[in-house]
Formats: sequence, C-alpha cells, structure tokens
Amino acid sequence: MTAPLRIALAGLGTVGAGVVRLLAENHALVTARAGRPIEVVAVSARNRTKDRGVDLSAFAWEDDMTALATRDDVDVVVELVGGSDGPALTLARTALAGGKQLVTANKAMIAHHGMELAALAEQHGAALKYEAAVAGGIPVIKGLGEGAAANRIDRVFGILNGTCNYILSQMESTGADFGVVLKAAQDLGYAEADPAFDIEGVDAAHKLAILAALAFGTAVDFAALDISGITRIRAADIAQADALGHKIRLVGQAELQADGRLFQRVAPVLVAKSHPLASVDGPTNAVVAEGNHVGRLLFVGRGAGDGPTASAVVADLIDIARGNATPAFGVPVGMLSAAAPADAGHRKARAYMRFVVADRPGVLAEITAAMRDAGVSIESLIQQGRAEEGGPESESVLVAIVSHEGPESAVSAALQLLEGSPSISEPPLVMRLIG
Ligand SMILES: NC(=O)c1ccc[n+]([C@@H]2O[C@H](COP(=O)([O-])OP(=O)(O)OC[C@H]3O[C@@H](n4cnc5c(N)ncnc54)[C@H](O)[C@@H]3O)[C@@H](O)[C@H]2O)c1
Ligand SMILES: N[C@@H](CCO)C(=O)O
Ligand code: NA
Repeated sequence: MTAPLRIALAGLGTVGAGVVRLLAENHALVTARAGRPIEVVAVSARNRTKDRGVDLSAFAWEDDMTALATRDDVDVVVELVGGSDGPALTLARTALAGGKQLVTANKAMIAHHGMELAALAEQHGAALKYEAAVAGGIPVIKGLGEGAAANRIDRVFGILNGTCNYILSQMESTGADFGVVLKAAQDLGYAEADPAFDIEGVDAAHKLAILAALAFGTAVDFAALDISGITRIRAADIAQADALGHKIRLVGQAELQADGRLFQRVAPVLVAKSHPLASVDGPTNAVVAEGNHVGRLLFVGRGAGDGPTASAVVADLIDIARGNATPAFGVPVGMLSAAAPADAGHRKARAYMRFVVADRPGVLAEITAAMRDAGVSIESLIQQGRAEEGGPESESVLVAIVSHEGPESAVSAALQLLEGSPSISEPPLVMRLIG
C-alpha cells in the first residue's frame, strides 16, 4: 500500500464534521478507491471543546488555522470554513503557495478569487478542487470539466441553492410562512452562516459564475451577474403560479451568446410543471448543460447538507490520491477568455408581473395603458383580491399580469412608465416564465 494521503481540515461545522464522519464510516472503500488511506492529521476550528458528535482525539489541533498549511506532515488542506475573504482566503493562498493541494467547499471564495487561486495552484504544481462548492453532492464539476470535456457548451442553467428550493417547495406544499421555513432550512444545515446569501440569490450566483467559467472556458465574472432572490415572493405568487400551471423556482442561467457575450442571471422564475426543473423539490439541486455533441445533460441530487457535501469533498480527495490532475477551470488560467456581459434587453420571454396597488378605480387602466404604450402584450390579468385582510396593506390589492412573449426591454419600459405612480405601493415583482 502506498503512503497515506495526509489531510488537514479547517472548519468542523456541518461539512467538516460530515467529512470526518464519512472518512470513518467508509474508510475501507475510500482507501480501496483512492489506492491508499486518506488520513486526517490535523484540524482547526473556532471552538476546541465543542461536541460535534465525531471523534477528533486522534488529530492534532491548531488554534490558528493557517498553521495547517505550513505543517510538514500535511499533503492536502481542506478548507471548510467559508467566507470569500478573511481566514479562508489566507489559508488557501498559504497552502497553494507552499505547494500543498487545496480542496474547498467555498463557492464565495472561488467566485471571487478562483482565478487567482487557480493561477497559484498552477504555478506551484498543486491541485485546486472544489466539487462541493457547486451543487453540493452532485458531481457537476467533474461532469462538466471531465465527462463533457469533449463538447462545446453554450448554455448551463439550473437550481443551485438548496435553501431557496427547500423554502419554495415547502411554502408550495404546506402553505407555511417564509420565515418558518427558512428557520427549518437553517436547522437542517442547508443555509449559509448568513442566510441572506441564500435568500438573496448570492450563493446561487457564486455557483453560477463558477459553472459558467468551467462550461464556457471564460474568466469567472461574478461582478457581471444579474441577481435577484426570493425574499419578495408571497404565498399569493405561489398560488398564482400554480393556477397558471407553473411552480416558482430560483434558477441560475448562463449562456455564451452567439455574439460572444456572456449572459448570467440568478432570479426566481415560473417553471412549467412539465419542465424537469419543476419536479426538483426540497434541498435538491439540478443542473442542465447543453453540449454540442452530447446534447442535453441533466444532473440532479442533493445540493446541501452534511452527507452530500462531504461526499463531494471526499471525491476530490480520492481524485488527488489517485493523481488525477485536471486544471481547476478545465484549461490553464491563461487560456480562459474574457467575455463582455450581455445586454439582456433583447432576450424574449413571457413575464409574470405582480403589482400591489391601491384599491381604487382607474388603477388597472393605468397599468394596462403603460403596457400598451411600452408594447407589452397582455396574455392574462388577474386581480387577486385584498392583500392581507386587516393588515397594514388592507387598502391594497394584488394584481398579476402575464405577458405574451416579448423582449425584456419592453417590460422594463412599461415598469419605468409606472415608476412613481401613487397607485402602486411597492416595486413590482417580475418573474420570467420558462417552459
Ligand atoms: N452546509 C452545506 O450544506 C454546504 C454545502 C456546500 C458548501 N458549503 C460550504 O462549506 C463551507 C462550510 O459550511 P458549513 O455549513 O460547514 O459551515 P458551518 O458554519 O457549519 O462551519 C464552519 C466551521 O468553520 C469554523 N470557522 C468559521 N470561521 C472561523 C474562523 N474565523 N476561524 C476559525 N474557524 C472558523 C467554525 O468554527 C466551524 O467549525 C462554506 O464555505 C459553505 O459555503 C456548505
Ligand atoms: N447554502 C447552500 C449550501 C450548499 O452550497 C445551499 O442552500 O445550497
Ligand atoms: Na458538486
């Protein structure tokens, strides 16, 4: 048996403890598949004495996690701390600069600093692996970076945040309140340390930016992403979507357009119930990629939680133990091309627009006039009755409009015409339909 692969774990939370558990439970098969044992040598986290339900007694403890990266008895640093900057980034830079391999579940760090870290890895002959960072347990980084490597991929989209998908599908099936379901997602270990990253769409955007780079061979461009989350979705929107034969899902979409520009957006959309993404419930994620020879690929599985995420982390470790050397983004960093961001205005879609309006005559006429003037053709219009009877908005009603397919710029123009209208009490919620 060859020498063990010696690893250090930074972070012993949901994912870190999950990795310790998996390595203990599946020791024999992981050793067989890796060709050598994978041994935890040292660990670090905030609190040394906390009971995490796993036995850490055989591992050295470092109070300063960066010290893990300079230990002579460590081959691979596994970063499971989180945060785009701060100690996680310092650890990653120190490890790679010292020629140690790095495995991370940290999508925020890869979305913001992935190119720098990949360059550092190349320079020092180290591996940078991040399967757990995108869609948790789904082997989508391996699937696109290796399995589909022979294809030109122009489009990738999917459900990339387990917390949001759990919230939306629970609200849909149980009618539960947003806040209650978010708390449950946190208790189940799905949410980020700051759940605003989940519900505001940022976490899905981190993952989409990484997927786009890997799929298209373009430089990671998180700053260019158009991001909206799910915080404004009400039970009434879910009911309306249902009546229209759709479900609401937070979907990330990236496309390398024919003009060479890169479209990247994370937003809640109405998905037709017949669409494969509509049946993706709970913390499940799904990624669709279209290759020019393989056709449409669909990856589905658990996107969050200790077991699925640990599964992806350990898969990366097995890869390293086997000596697989794949560039972090499929090609050397210097070959990743810069793509200008797309202007979404010309993109065509049906749109769901929901207004909260004052309950008085003439309001509907004002909205429909703006649609007419901006060239938005209305397919259906539903006045949904009083918003929260007796609540602070009891004088308002919800109005939902679905447009025929048309350019996004026309919808934006209609909403601009309505801006500042005293009849409309909050900014309209717009969601595109995908079918
Ligand atoms: N939970 C999931 O389902 C999941 C899935 C995929 C990826 N991730 C990613 O994995 C990483 C870890 O997530 P988690 O859910 O295990 O988080 P967690 O909050 O449960 O655990 C974080 C761990 O890091 C330690 N830590 C945090 N800041 C520290 C600091 N400044 N110094 C020392 N230790 C520090 C904490 O003590 C804790 O042990 C994050 O990057 C997250 O985005 C999580
Ligand atoms: N908070 C993330 C964890 C997995 O990356 C999610 O809910 O998808
Ligand atoms: Na993954």
